[in-house]
Formats: sequence, C-alpha cells, structure tokens
Amino acid sequence: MPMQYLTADEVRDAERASGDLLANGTLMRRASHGVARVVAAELNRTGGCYGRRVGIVVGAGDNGGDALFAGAELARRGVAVHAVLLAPDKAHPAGLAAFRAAGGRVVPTTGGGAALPAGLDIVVDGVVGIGGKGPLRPAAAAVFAALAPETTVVAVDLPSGVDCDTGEVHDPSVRADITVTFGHPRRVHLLAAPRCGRLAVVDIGIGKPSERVAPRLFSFSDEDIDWPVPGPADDKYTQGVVGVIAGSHRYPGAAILASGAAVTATSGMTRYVGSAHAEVVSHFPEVVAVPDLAEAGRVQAWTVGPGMGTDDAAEATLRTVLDTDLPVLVDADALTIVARRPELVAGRTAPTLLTPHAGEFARLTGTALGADRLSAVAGLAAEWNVTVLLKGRITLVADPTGSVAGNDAGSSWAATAGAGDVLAGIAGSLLAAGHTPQTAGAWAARVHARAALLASRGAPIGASTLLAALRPAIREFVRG
Ligand SMILES: NC(=O)C1=CN([C@@H]2O[C@H](COP(=O)(O)OP(=O)(O)OC[C@H]3O[C@@H](n4cnc5c(N)ncnc54)[C@H](OP(=O)(O)O)[C@@H]3O)[C@@H](O)[C@H]2O)[C@@H](O)CC1
Ligand SMILES: Nc1ncnc2c1ncn2[C@@H]1O[C@H](COP(=O)(O)OP(=O)(O)O)[C@@H](O)[C@H]1O
Ligand SMILES: [K+]
Repeated sequence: MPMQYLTADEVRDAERASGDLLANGTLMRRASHGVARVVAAELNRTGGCYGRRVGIVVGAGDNGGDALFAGAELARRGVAVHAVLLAPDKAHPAGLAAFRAAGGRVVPTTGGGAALPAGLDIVVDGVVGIGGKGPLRPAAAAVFAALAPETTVVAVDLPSGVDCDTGEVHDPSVRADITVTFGHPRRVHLLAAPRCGRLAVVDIGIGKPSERVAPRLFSFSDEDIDWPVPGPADDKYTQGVVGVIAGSHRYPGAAILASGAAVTATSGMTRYVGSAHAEVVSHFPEVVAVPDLAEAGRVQAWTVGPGMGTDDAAEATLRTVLDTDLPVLVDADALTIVARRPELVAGRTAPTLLTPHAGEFARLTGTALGADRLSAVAGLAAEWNVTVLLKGRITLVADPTGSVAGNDAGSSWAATAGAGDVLAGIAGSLLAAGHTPQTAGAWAARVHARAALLASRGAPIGASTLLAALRPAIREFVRG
C-alpha cells in the first residue's frame, strides 16, 4: 500500500476525530509510551537500560509533554534521565509531575539557559512537534550544539526546526538518528527524510483525516512496484517500443546512456533517432537507430532531450514529437526549449512527463526553486496540465490533480553527470509500457536510486556504473 504523508492540520483533524482519546490524554500516553519503547530498544541494543543516561529537551507544548512522560517511563526502568526545560513555566504540568515522581532530574537553569550533562547515551528532542515554527530558538540551539557528536538523537514526532509541511530545514535545527511519530507519517518525514533518520511510526489508535488537502504526498512501497515482464503471448512490439531522441555525434554520451537504460529497463524494443546513431549501435547493437525522425518506425512513447541541443533543428524535432498523441518524456535540452516555448506542452492532452532538475525547474517557471519544493512542483503540474518530476535526493512526481509521489533515494551517489540520462531512459520505457507519467516517473526514480546504491557500495560512481547495476536493481521489483 502506498504510504500517505500528512500536513500538521491533517494530523490535528485526525486527532480531534478521535474524541475522548484526545481529551482524556490516552493519545499522549500511547505516544509517549511509543517514544520510551524506541529509546529503550536503542539502549537494549547497545548494552541495556539500567544505569544508562538519557537527556530530554522539553519545549513549551505537547511535544515536550510526550518527552516528559517518556522520560518518566525510562526513569522507572532504571535509566538516569536529565531534563532541560526550555520554558519552565509552560512545561506540560502532568508530564513534569510524572517525570519528577519517577525520579527524573530537572537540570537547574542558570543565567537564562541550561545545558545537559556530558556523557549521555541518547538525547530526546521534545522541543517542538507539529506546532513548531521556524528554526530552533537560541536556548534549544545551544543545548544541541553542546552535545558530543556521537550522541544518538531521538526526535519526538519530527526533528525540531524542520518544517512539518514543507520539509524546510531551518538553521539551526535538529538532526535526528531516529524519529518517532504517531499514527501517520507527516510530510516532513519524506521531504526531509535525511534529517529524520530512521522513522518509527507508533500506532496510537487514530484514523485518517476526513479530508486531504492538495498537494497530497505519498510514496510507493517496494511491494507496490510491479515491474513489467513479458508474458507468453508477448513479442517485441506488444510490450511498448520506446523511442529515444538524445545526444549527438559530437557528444554521444547522453544518447548511449539513455538508450542503454531504455534497453535495460523493459524487454521489447528501443529505437534511437539522432546523429549519434552509429555510437549508440556500437554500444547497444539491439537498438534500431536512425539519423532522422522521418525514418523512425512506430513507438509507443518518446524520451526526448538529453544532449540533443537547443537549436532550430532540435526545436523542430521536439515540436514534431509533441504534436503526436503519444506519451512524451521531456528532459534536459528539450526542457530549455520548452522554457521559451511553453505552448509546446501546455496544450497537450497526451501523457506528458517533464523531468527537470532544480536549475531546469527555475528556467521553466522563471523563479528560483524555494524551500517548498512540494508546492512548487505541484503548482507547475497543475498550471501546465502535465506531470512534473523534480529531481534530487528526494524526487517528487506531481500530476495535474495535486497528487505527488515522492521517493527518497536513500543515498546521494546518483548525484553524478549523466545519471539523469539514465533516469530518462528508464522512465520512457515505463511510459511505453503503458504506465501513467506519475507511476513511470516514481518507479523509475526508485529503481534508479536502488541501482546507485548497488553500484556504489560506499564509493563514488559514474553514470555508466549506475547503468550497469540497473538490471540487478530491477530484479528486486519483478513480482511472481
Ligand atoms: N494532540 C494530541 O493529542 C497529541 C499530540 N501529540 C504531541 O503534541 C505535539 C503537538 O503539540 P502542540 O500542538 O502543543 O505543539 P508543539 O509541537 O509542542 O509546539 C508548540 C509550542 O512550541 C513553541 N514553539 C513554536 N515554535 C518554536 C520554536 N521554533 N522554538 C521553540 N519553541 C517553539 C510554542 O510556544 P511559544 O511560541 O508560545 O513559545 C508552542 O507552545 C505533537 O507534535 C506530538 O508530539 C502526541 O502526544 C499525540 C497526541
Ligand atoms: N543529492 C542527490 N541524491 C540522490 N540523487 C540525486 C541527487 N542529486 C541528483 N540526483 C539524481 O541524479 C540524477 C541527476 O540528473 P541530472 O541532474 O539531470 O544530471 P545529468 O543531466 O548530468 O544526467 C537524477 O536522477 C537525480 O534525481
Ligand atoms: K521534536
């Protein structure tokens, strides 16, 4: 099942709908118990709970309340728990009473600030949760800045200082090793996944919000991905033929990478059109390669753009392809052309997938991509009535209805020249196989990221190494 990521308002809506459970404190009891369990498991993994030392950083709201109740539970298990109260007058009263009663120690405040003692095994970030705004304030920032670098940080609900709805990482903010959230993941857990560390979702007995607001962010689970495979009745044409228009005789790299990715991604046939036809065939003899579009046979989808140039001839080719009623993936140089001629795609009714990186995105919209990547990509998709895949560590694929599929690559080894050409070849193949632009883009991003991880094993890679790992990566997503 795809995972849905909620806004802070949607979380509040779901919490309110749980009625008595919210009012009588059951939700907070379950939430804090979940935090304590995760912290205890981490301590047990590294030697046990008894005699260990944990710090909690407690803000003014219910996030601090969660931390205090969790601290109380840990203290009852024999952990020495020290709390810094950032706003002593506002600290959750029942939480603070429980913490003190269990033997938790509150660090005395001196000169308006307080620091945690040294030598802690784990520090719990209970500064802010879904009610937080902006960066960490100075008192909280000082506590985290003073921690030894090896201290494990467990964030309650989200790392404080990171925006719940946009994932904007303010400076300063918390970097968590583990984040414990409640009921349903929030947008921040995907949009700022590297800042959240491992995510633990604790069931506290709340349902889904009654209404979702656009953009609605989700991610495919591995099990949702069902890679196309040929059946007994298939031949090379029935699985969808993909056409690649990329590269040039002078710069054949993009042509070879995109065509090679298309050959590898799905069975069937890959056609190539462009002046690098001889180079493409010398690397991948199975590609049917011709210099001119007029000579190309039939395809079920086009990938157009990487390294094709932006001159009049390139524009004419792009126009011809976009004038068809076939699915088209528009990348790289083709995006530069579209930025000056938006009417080429804006009126299309056939499936259209634009795949910009941040710089190309800015060229398309005329403004630099800000911190709210999710709203930006959903906005462009809605305005142009196309699907937009925004590249990066977190790839976002927005369709025009406000649905956005996100994928955390899990590593950043794919940030290498030519990796985008490989992505374009994979996603084009999935379009030719009949998938929607959003599914094609999101599945391509997932398998591309997996290939980068497999290829790298901890060392830098180039795009051809990534391409070589594509087949084992795809194997993980072939069902049955
Ligand atoms: N509802 C429930 O049943 C459940 C809720 N649960 C938990 O409650 C959390 C939500 O609690 P919440 O609504 O009290 O807000 P919260 O995130 O603690 O922060 C707001 C406070 O922080 C302050 N503040 C704001 N920005 C700040 C900054 N940058 N730096 C420093 N301070 C800042 C601001 O205070 P002020 O601006 O007045 O100083 C305000 O008082 C949720 O994330 C989950 O953990 C769970 O127990 C499950 C059940
Ligand atoms: N920091 C990062 N972490 C993970 N993947 C990244 C990162 N930056 C870029 N990528 C991925 O690498 C590829 C780079 O594409 P692109 O920028 O078009 O490069 P090129 O044009 O050189 O091929 C995309 O698939 C993108 O999502
Ligand atoms: K927090």
